Amino acid sequence: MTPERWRRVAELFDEAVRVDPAARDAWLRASSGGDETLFQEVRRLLAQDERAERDGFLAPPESAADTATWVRRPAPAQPDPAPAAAPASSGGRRRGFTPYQAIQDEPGANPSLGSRDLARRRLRGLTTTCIVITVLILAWKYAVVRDPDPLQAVPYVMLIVALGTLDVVLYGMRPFSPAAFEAMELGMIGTVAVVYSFAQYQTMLDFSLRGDATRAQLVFNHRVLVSTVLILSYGIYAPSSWRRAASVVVSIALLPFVTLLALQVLHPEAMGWMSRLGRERGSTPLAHFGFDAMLLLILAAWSSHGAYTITRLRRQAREARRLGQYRLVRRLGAGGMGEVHLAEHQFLKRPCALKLIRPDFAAEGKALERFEREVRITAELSHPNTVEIYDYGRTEDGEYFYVMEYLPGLSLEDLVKRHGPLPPGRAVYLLRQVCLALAEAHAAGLVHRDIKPSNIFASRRGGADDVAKLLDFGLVRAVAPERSPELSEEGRILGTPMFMSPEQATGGREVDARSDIYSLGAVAYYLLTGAPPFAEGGTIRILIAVARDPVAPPSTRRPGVPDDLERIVLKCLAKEPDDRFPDVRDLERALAACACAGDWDADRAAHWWSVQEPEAKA
Ligand SMILES: Nc1ncnc2c1ncn2[C@@H]1O[C@H](COP(=O)(O)OP(=O)(O)OP(=O)(O)O)[C@@H](O)[C@H]1O
Repeated sequence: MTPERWRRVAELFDEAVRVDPAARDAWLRASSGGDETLFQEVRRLLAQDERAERDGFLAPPESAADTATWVRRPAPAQPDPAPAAAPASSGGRRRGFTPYQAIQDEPGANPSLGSRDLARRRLRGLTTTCIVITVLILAWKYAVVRDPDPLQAVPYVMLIVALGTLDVVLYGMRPFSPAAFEAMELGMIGTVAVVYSFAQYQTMLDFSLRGDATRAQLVFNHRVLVSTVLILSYGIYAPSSWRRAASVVVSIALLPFVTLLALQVLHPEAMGWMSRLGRERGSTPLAHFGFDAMLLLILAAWSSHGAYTITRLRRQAREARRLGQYRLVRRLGAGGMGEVHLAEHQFLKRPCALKLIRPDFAAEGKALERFEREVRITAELSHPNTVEIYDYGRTEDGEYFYVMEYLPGLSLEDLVKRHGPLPPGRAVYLLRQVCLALAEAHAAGLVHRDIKPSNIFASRRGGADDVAKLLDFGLVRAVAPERSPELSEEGRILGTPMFMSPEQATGGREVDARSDIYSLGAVAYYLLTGAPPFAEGGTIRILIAVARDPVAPPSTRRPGVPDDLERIVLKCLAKEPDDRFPDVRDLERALAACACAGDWDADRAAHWWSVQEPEAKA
């Protein structure tokens, strides 16, 4: 799509969200001026927008600076959370629109270390247990009790076939995402529950109609026992948070009673034996069956706690394990591609940061390619302001990892979030160092393409503080790549919209080193004002604004930004690459010439860290 056409689509989208949905199509068709493909394209985007909103895909509340790590949140009813550092005006925006968003599971909810195989094994365990129970029930019915009605076997046989098929699928080599495992697990439990309840309903009704209350009651007691086994098996085999485990096992516990209630309501004449039984024993049916229900609910609580404990212990065990020569000490954080751990080399004992690619990500060829490129290219660069790579490897479980220098300190995103916008002199001090790191990459013909505050660290290195370190070369490309590279084949947006250059946002032009200069200008803007130049709305809105809207001068967002620095930032943020600094070294020189450039130095940095962040400094 040409930039002009892209802009037209974006403009129409922008306007269409304001039009009454009932009249939207007619309005859109008229505004498309008879261009059917334009009309269809904008309709498609609107539908995605609405779907994303309905499904609850929102930007993370705490992260103004990093839209690459959007998460799925379960409560779309809440007001749209304004990013911590975003301007107050963001309150009225629509929910996040994420047509091309890299959506990841919420960190923590997603078992990420070596967990694919574990989840597979445990789900297989649960399936096999259900098959064994069902086969035993069948065998008992027809071999021991000699149940005469062969039709009653049908649901059980179908269940065995379905569970067996799932088992075969799980034995296969195909990789599944955590969401797929979750769906398979819930589907399996749901099917088992439906079949058992159906069988309970049929058999109890059959015996009740024949007036055989003793056997009807026996069927109920057996169902309670089967629920007991299922509840315990779930607790042992299904890796879960306690909330999810509780919702599943409580449902299993209540199912025999819900079925009983259904029988009572639908066939009161056949189920008269229940009240008779109560009367004979001097109690009510509720008292009679309530005790069983209470025991099952206690078991369900116990099993939920068990599921949670097993999952927690396994996670701790995994985190304490060794990866080759490295011992994982603690988790530092998680990004779009995987987790980063503080680790220690077995012999050198030096601390390092170990980045582990998420197992479900490793299943995607493109992601692995990105990971390998990140390692290779970063390792080739040797500037002191670029993070140093120590090692690269693959675990026995097939997980990829690389090891880099550990950076005590804070990312620029965290720095601004915790302490607010930086004084201009300090921003210049950090930005100049990033310019030098970028100069080396650009000279090697590489464009970083993902410059953002979370990818730059203010760190303590070699006894000095506020040493800027540039990380995450995962999106780096040689200058003058193919056009429109920003959307991957899987439809993910590559890069971070709030810090993307207009040419990256529209994908309409070749991206060169001046694209990084734009992103660095956006980082400067963020450091000085506490918010990126464009932060309102979802992804498409931001991309539209980046491509089209003029940038509000930083001093209008936060008074006190010096004129000379403001001019530099606005020049970096020019829509046309030709209007920006031609080279990152020119930018560095311009920053060095700012009046505030001498306001910050190593001594002031050391003092600041000792007072404000003594722990991070340590
Ligand atoms: N070398 C390092 N030293 C110390 N902490 C690090 C290091 N590298 C990353 N981290 C921390 O680990 C966390 C995850 O980093 P990662 O690079 O995966 O995330 P990201 O850059 O936010 O995400 P993405 O890769 O999607 O852009 C971040 O909070 C970051 O601060």
